[in-house]
Amino acid sequence: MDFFDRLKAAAHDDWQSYVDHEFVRGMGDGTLPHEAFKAYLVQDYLFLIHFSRAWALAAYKARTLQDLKAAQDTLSAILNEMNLHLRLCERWGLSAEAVEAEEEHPANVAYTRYVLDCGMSGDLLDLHVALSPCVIGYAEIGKALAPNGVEALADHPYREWIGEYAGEGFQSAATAARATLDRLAQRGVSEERFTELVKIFGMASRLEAAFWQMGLDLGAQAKVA
Ligand SMILES: Cc1ncc(C[n+]2csc(CCO)c2C)c(N)n1
Repeated sequence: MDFFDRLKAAAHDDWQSYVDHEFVRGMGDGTLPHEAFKAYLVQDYLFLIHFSRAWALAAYKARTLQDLKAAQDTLSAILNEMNLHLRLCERWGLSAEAVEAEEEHPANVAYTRYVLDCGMSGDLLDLHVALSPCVIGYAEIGKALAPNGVEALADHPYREWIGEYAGEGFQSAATAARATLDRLAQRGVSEERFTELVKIFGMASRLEAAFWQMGLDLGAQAKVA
């Protein structure tokens, strides 16, 4: 059991509310309303900008070259992910200009600023724990939604999204994030400290779940409008 598995086991319900959210299940079986996916994509682009800042903060807080490099690698992975998002947005009829002109939803602000605050008020382990549901959860979701490989998804409406997160790049980013958590935790985690970290992990997982919910809610509003 690595450190991530210990966090996940201790915050099991919060984790499940995120990785098994109705939005995720809808993506998996293709029933997710397109409007919800589009609203999610727009907000996710804005999310990635502020999430990149949190990884830049992880670089700032690093005290070893290895931790610094881990932050740098993820920062460049996010910059690649942003290209994917703009490409996906365009395919769904959303121009880069339209996406960039959009305002952050409060659920989006809550999540990214919470993670940034964990890093600013805490140490590097607090920050990496707050960052971990994002990286590791999406890899887990991607894999779960493509149980028979990406080719088997054929003309699935969310094939591109699933394929990206099920792909090698994100799977190895998740493996690296787990290794970073283990490395930092080896420096010493008392029981009291573990309890604090579980709180951060649970909150970040719930904020991920709220992000999916935001997508569903915005999608439902767009349908009515
Ligand atoms: C709300 C939300 N949560 C997680 C991700 C996934 N993600 C964001 S940054 C990153 C790490 C390096 O690429 C990963 C996997 C997302 N896109 N949107």
